[in-house]
Amino acid sequence: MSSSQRPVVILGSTGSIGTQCIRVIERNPNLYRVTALAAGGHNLALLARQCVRLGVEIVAIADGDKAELEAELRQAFQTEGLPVRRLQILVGERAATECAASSSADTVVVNGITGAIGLDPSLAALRAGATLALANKESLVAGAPLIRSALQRPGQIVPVDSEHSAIAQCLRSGRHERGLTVPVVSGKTDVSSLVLTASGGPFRGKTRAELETVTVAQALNHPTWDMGPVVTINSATLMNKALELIEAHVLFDIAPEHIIPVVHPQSHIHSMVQWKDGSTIAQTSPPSMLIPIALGLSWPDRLEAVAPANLFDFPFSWDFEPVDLQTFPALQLARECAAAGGTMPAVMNAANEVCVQAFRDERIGFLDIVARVQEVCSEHETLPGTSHEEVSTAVTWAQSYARHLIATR
Ligand SMILES: NC(=O)C1=CN([C@@H]2O[C@H](COP(=O)(O)OP(=O)(O)OC[C@H]3O[C@@H](n4cnc5c(N)ncnc54)[C@H](OP(=O)(O)O)[C@@H]3O)[C@@H](O)[C@H]2O)C=CC1
Ligand SMILES: CC(=O)[C@@H](O)[C@H](O)COP(=O)(O)O
Ligand SMILES: [Mn+2]
Repeated sequence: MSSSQRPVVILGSTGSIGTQCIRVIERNPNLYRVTALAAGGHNLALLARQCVRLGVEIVAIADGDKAELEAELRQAFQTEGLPVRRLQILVGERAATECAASSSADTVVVNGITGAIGLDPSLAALRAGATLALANKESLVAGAPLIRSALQRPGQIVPVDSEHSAIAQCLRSGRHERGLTVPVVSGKTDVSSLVLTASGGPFRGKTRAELETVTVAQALNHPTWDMGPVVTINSATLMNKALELIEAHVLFDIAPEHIIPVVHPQSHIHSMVQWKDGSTIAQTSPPSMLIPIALGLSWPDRLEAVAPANLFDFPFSWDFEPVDLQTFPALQLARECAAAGGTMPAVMNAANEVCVQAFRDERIGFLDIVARVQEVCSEHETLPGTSHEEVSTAVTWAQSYARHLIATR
C-alpha cells in the first residue's frame, strides 16, 4: 500500500451504493485502498470477486456460511489467476460493526447498508475515529442522540445521500457552523431554510384512489434513480423524503419548519440552501450517486471527471411543484416525529421497514404502508433515546406492533 492511499472500509459493498463506491475507487487507485468489505451475505460470488479484485484484508457477512464464502474466494482467486490468500472472515449480525470498528482515524468508512441495522456500524466507525461517509440515512433517523454522543470531532460525518451532500456543498457558500457534519465556514448561521428536492417518485400526480391498486413492480419503477428496492419503495410513498427531512434536521441542526420539501421531477437539482439575504444556492448535476459518493471519500476536495456535468448548450427546463401532502402523508408524519424527538423517529423508521417488507411480499397494499406506520407512531410513548437499550426496545416494540397490525387489519 502506498502511503498516499487512504484506507476505505465499505459496508454494503454488494448493493447500489457499495458497487458505485467501488467504481469510484477503481478509477482512483492511487488515492484509495479498500481494506475491508461487509455485506448481508446474499451474493457471496460478487462479494468474493470484490475482495479478490480489491485485495482486501477483512470480509464480513451478516448471514451465510463461512465455508461457502471461502469456496467463493478460492474460485475468485483462481479466476483472477492469483495465488489463494487467507482473509480474515467475520460472520454474524455483529460482523459489519466489527468491520467498522477495525478502522482508524485516517480511514473512510462508507456506510451503504440499508435500514436501521446500519446504526451500530455507524457508531463503531465514529468511535474508532474514522470519517463516516454516510448513505445509510436510517442511522441518523433511528439513533440521532447516540450518533451525537459517538461523534469524536466536527465534520466526522460526510453525507452521501444526494440531497444532504448537495446541502453540505451549498453550505460552503456562507456562514453555518452548527450540526454534525462538515462545518466549513464558522460563525453564526446565515441560513434561512433548506430546500429538499424530491423527484415525486413513480406515482407523482396520482390520486389516493389510484394508489389503492398499484403493484410492487410499479412502485419499484423509479423515474430518475436506479437504487436498491427499499429506498425505491420509500421514494414511491415519499417516506424517503420523510426520512430525509429528519436526516437534514439532525445533520445540519435546523428546525424541521425551516426545511422545505419541493417536487422537482428531473432530479437535476439535488437540494438548495436559502440565505438570510434572500439568495438561494443550488447544487446540480444529472442524477448520479457517483458525485456524492466521491465527495464522501474526498471531502472537501473533488476528484476528476466523476460523472457527466449538466449540458447547457441545448434547450431544456426544470420544473418545481409543491408536494401533495394529502395524497402522500409521510412528510407530515415526519414533521410530527421530528418534533416528538427521542425514540419516535426510530419507531417511525422501524415500522416503515416492516411495512415495506409486507408490501413487497404482497401482504398489504401500497397505501397501508404509511397508514400502518402512522398507527404505530400514534401508540408510541416517546423516550429520550439516549441509551442503546432504549432505542432497541422502542425498535423491537415498533416492529412487533407493526406486524400485529399487518396480521389483524
Ligand atoms: N442507492 C442509492 O442511490 C441511494 C441509497 N441511499 C441509502 O443508502 C443505503 C443503501 O442503499 P442501496 O445501496 O440502494 O441498498 P441495496 O439494497 O442496493 O444494498 C444494501 C447493501 O447492504 C448489505 N446488507 C444488508 N444487510 C446487511 C448487514 N446486516 N450487514 C452488512 N451489510 C448488509 C446488502 O448485502 P447483500 O447484497 O448481501 O444483501 C447490500 O450490500 C440505504 O440507506 C439507502 O437509503 C441513499 C441515497 C441514494
Ligand atoms: C439518490 C437519492 O439520494 C435518493 O434518496 C433519492 O432522493 C430518491 O429519490 P426521491 O427524491 O424520489 O426520494
Ligand atoms: Mn436522497
